[in-house]
Amino acid sequence: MPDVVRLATRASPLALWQAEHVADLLRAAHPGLEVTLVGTDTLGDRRQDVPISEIGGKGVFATEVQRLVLEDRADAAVHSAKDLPAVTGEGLALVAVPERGDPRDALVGAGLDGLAEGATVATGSQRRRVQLATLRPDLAFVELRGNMATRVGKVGTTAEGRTIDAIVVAAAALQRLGREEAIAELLAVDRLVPQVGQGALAVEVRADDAATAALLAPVEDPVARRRLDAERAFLAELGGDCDLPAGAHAAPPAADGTLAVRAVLADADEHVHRAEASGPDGVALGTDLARRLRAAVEA
Ligand SMILES: NCc1[nH]cc(CCC(=O)O)c1CC(=O)O
Repeated sequence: MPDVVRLATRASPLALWQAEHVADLLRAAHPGLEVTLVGTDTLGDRRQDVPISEIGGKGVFATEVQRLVLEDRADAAVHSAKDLPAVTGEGLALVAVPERGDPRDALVGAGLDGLAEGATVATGSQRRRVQLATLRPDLAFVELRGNMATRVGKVGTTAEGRTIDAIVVAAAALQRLGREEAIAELLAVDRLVPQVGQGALAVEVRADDAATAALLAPVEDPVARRRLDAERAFLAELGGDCDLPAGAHAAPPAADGTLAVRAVLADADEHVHRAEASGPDGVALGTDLARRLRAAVEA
């Protein structure tokens, strides 16, 4: 067994919290193990001025962290699961999904009932925008980028000539950063279907590194893994990454093991199509939901 594990992470405060969390889980599982962090400012972090879609999509957050592992400058990469493409890249293995955090989206600034007619909400996510528009067709939307602190700080400021009344971000991010008090409303997963993997972490190692994979085994939460696999099957079948106006969420399994998965996909006119399914095989459910929603969107 190795006596040191180097964890690769982005350098944002949220990413560092997540990497420290995995480091703590590893140290708890293996007393005496030395765990260090290797940080990188990814292109996605450096270019906060342009929409993510223009710099290569959500994958930009993950690629540079993965490279540290592939080049043996780190042993494992810690990611927000939702920043990963649906299919794990060549040379890497997704070996641990820790216990999941809150998958929900959160409004900061005002809750849905507190937003006046025609109020402005900032979000960089098409998934959030199209679903919020079905709940509140009167809202106006503006773009939102930047790390968590920057985003939360945009409430009350002006963008595109409008005052931002609220922003939408992942609840898990605010909770991890100790900013839970900023949450005005948590949006239930059936009203605003979360992004695939939201609130979950994912740890990758080199595909041939069985020793580090074995060290990470106790960090894995089988329930979180099962839910993530179902959601990722949806995204894999759609053939997209996090930029699609799509979301999928697998609820914690029922006592008999049945998994319930719900998903959304918007068409070119931003009409939101919804579907849900339940059964024993999460991957089959996710795949089936993607096929059904793609058929609905193309009809
Ligand atoms: N889009 C970037 C991103 N990637 C992961 C999180 C939050 C943490 C998580 O989902 O685990 C965020 C911020 C957000 O969506 O508001």
